[in-house]
Amino acid sequence: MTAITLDGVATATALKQELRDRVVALRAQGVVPGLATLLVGDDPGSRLYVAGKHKDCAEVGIESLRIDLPGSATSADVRAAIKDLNSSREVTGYIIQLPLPVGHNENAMLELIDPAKDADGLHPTNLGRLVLGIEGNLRSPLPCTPAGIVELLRRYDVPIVGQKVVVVGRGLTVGRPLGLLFTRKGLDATVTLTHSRTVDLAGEVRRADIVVAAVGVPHLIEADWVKPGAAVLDVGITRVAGVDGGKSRLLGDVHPDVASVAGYLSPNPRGVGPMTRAMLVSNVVKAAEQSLTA
Ligand SMILES: Nc1nc(=O)c2c([nH]1)NC[C@@H]1CN(c3ccc(C(=O)N[C@@H](CCC(=O)O)C(=O)O)cc3)C=[N+]21
Repeated sequence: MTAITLDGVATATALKQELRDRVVALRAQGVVPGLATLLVGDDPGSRLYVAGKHKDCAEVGIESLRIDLPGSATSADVRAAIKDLNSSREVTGYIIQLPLPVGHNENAMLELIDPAKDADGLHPTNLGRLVLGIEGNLRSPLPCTPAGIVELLRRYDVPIVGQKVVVVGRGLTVGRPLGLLFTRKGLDATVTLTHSRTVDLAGEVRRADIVVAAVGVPHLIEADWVKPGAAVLDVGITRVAGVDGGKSRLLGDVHPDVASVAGYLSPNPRGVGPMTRAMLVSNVVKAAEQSLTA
């Protein structure tokens, strides 16, 4: 048996097509969504991700603005850029590309984002609303990778309600908010959030109907850790430099042999990454739609 591929490229393309129609409707009402990215330093991976985000915006028909600060930028420089983005009329949503170079306090910077313009859903107010949303109906942008994972599972009709989900990794952008999302009413999964101090990680993963690996340890999840038929989502990425200046390679957190055991497998690349980008655009479009009814 070989796993059904959870194709992030095809699914993100379908999603972006739907978003494009909604942007046409918004423009007809005089609303032009605009996304900005704030990038500090010249990490090649980060530059690539930011470039991808601008390409997505162009595809969907939304304006985008790119602010790049040099690696030598001080925290005061970053704060000033955030202040400008908060007050810019053209920018309806923006993200601070993470990680920031060492020396910057990421959480302090995230707190300075206007929550109404927080396209990543990482401002404390929006993370708080993610928690409050379990009982209430508070609308807030959801963190893009968790939202993309749930959307991918839904579009392939992978059952979530009542299922055992094991999330490997408790980082701010994936693991921690994903656990909150999966336990919300409507999704109703039973979540185990594991991390580097978890005892018997293999045993935890073996119980899971859905495994999400988001740690950045190449090929951590082995085939004999996976329950036959389980859905496995490979999120972590490790960039390995090419030999003799050759092309760099991307390694996911999931061993390739898992494909012969799992029922569903999101590859990496071409799985959750493109979904993350599509959900970012979705957050910007949603925020613009809400500005009409607010
Ligand atoms: N404020 C902030 N928000 C983020 O959402 C955020 C961030 N910072 N920092 C870094 C991580 C990582 N991330 C990815 C997005 C798309 C791909 C993606 O599209 N990857 C392609 C491959 C691209 C390649 O070849 O490198 C794929 O999976 O097919 C990957 C990773 C968003 N992040």
